[in-house]
Amino acid sequence: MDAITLTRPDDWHLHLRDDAVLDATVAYSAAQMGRAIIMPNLKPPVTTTEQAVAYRERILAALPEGADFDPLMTLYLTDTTPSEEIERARQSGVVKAVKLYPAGATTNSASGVTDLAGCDATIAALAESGMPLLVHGEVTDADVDIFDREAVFLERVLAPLLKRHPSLKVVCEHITTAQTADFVLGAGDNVAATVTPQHLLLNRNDMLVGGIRPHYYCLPILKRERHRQALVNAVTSGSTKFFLGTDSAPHAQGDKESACGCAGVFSAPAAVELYATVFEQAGALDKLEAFTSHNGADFYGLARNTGKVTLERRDWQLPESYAYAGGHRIVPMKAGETLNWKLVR
Ligand SMILES: NC(=O)N[C@@H](CC(=O)O)C(=O)O
Ligand SMILES: [Zn+2]
Ligand SMILES: [Zn+2]
Repeated sequence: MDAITLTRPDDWHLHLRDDAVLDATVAYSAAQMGRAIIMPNLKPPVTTTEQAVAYRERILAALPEGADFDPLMTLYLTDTTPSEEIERARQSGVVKAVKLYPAGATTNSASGVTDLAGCDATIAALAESGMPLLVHGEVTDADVDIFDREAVFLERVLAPLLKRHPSLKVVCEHITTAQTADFVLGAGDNVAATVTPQHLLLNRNDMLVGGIRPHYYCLPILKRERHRQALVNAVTSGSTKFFLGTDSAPHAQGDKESACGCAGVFSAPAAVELYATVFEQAGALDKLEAFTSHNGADFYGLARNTGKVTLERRDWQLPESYAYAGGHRIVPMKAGETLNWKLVR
């Protein structure tokens, strides 16, 4: 097969940031994706519908001429998000989901939730609204090892949450373990997951053997090979519960290549190509389109895109980095490496 035509994909988990980084990165996603769920972990976070509407306007203003890209907005849940905010969000037509960051779990999560049980009224309103809760599923307890934080979250937080709110729609974001893949497969139709290119292509050896590679450092952290294989099995299984969510998360090169480097992998420039590589390696290119372009829209209750994109079998090299304002640079996933598929419109 030398070309694959796909329904235009969507990215169900994307960080665009703001200001110069937004200006520098939004075009890469707009070139590949019809829509994207935009993460609200700005400084300060997007906690109200009003802020989400304003952020969406900034994204639209940063798009290149002629781009056809619909940013779907999210609210950042805090300990004090009132349940009325959920109804405002739904009525806006612009906010499509609410995001749970356990406080301290990841980049810009300091204002996140400290005790989910305290949010029960707001979560009940969310379940009622039909909008999904998007979950960064890691506990933050100091005594839980970083490699176990996702698995422990399932037991301590997610399973009890779904017991209290059995109809709540939940997307387990950027899943990294066999345990979470199994949990999602075994749960009701209201529970789904996004999977990133890095967690499908890389294991923790790729990050740590022969030198530390800060551009592979993200949260949840890369796991051992058996978990990577479980994720590949899940996305190629034909289950409709798994869909594309890059978690593309740009940080300035200097903030990654640092004594205390930031978490996040910038995969937007080659997102669909990276996923195509995964599915081809697994002998499952026939399952790619449902993952990139059908399952997410169906789960969110949105129409699938009508446009098409084509992947051509063609070697091309990713740049070492991309320049943006003020002499800063952003290093993409697989910088300088050759990919075998290229997305053309
Ligand atoms: N995934 C990451 O490692 N980083 C994300 C935050 C997140 O999605 O957890 C970021 O905003 O940089
Ligand atoms: Zn996260
Ligand atoms: Zn993310």
